[in-house]
Amino acid sequence: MGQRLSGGRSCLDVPGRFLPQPPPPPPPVRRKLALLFAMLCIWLYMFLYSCAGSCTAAPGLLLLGSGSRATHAQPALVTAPNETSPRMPFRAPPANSLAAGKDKTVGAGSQEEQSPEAPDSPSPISSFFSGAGSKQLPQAIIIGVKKGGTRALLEFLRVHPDVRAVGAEPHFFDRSYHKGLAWYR
Ligand SMILES: Nc1ncnc2c1ncn2[C@@H]1O[C@H](COP(=O)(O)OS(=O)(=O)O)[C@@H](OP(=O)(O)O)[C@H]1O
Repeated sequence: MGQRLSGGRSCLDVPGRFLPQPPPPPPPVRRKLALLFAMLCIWLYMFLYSCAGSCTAAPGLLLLGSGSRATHAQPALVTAPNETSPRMPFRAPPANSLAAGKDKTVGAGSQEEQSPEAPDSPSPISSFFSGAGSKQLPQAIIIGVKKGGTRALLEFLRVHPDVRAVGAEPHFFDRSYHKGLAWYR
């Protein structure tokens, strides 16, 4: 049967050299370059996407010169007791309570009264949200005992791109309450 098929030539039987040849497979180097380019595009897209989200949400972070992880540098600033930095001049206490501020706290400011007392120093939250119109009260507050794992909870929450957390524990309710909400913002 094979002989019959091969022996008889039909009108569709065209020699292989006249048929259009499929394009040769790309060499491995070109394939690798294409893969690299695709990965670069994906990486760039993800980077720009995450940067756009964090930068538009917290303009203050831009002033700090970094992205959403700028808060990690703040504990170093605040742990020095006599730090005279104009940004974070308050004393950093040992941790036992944390306040986590979320961005886009549009209605937060109207929920609590603002203290008539003028702030004697920039509050940690104000320093963190240094953008115009961003002096807002936090939407969430972490309260915990010493060694209760509050720092770990804060760091876990901070990973979320929509969460803006203070870098240091402000200790507003137990140590700086007398300074008023104007300091706290
Ligand atoms: N998920 C989980 N499970 C068990 N233990 C945990 C967890 N997260 C934090 N930790 C431990 O909590 C201790 C730190 O707590 P704090 O962040 O509250 O410390 S601090 O008071 O603010 O300094 C600290 O304990 P020590 O290492 O003994 O200091 C952490 O190891």
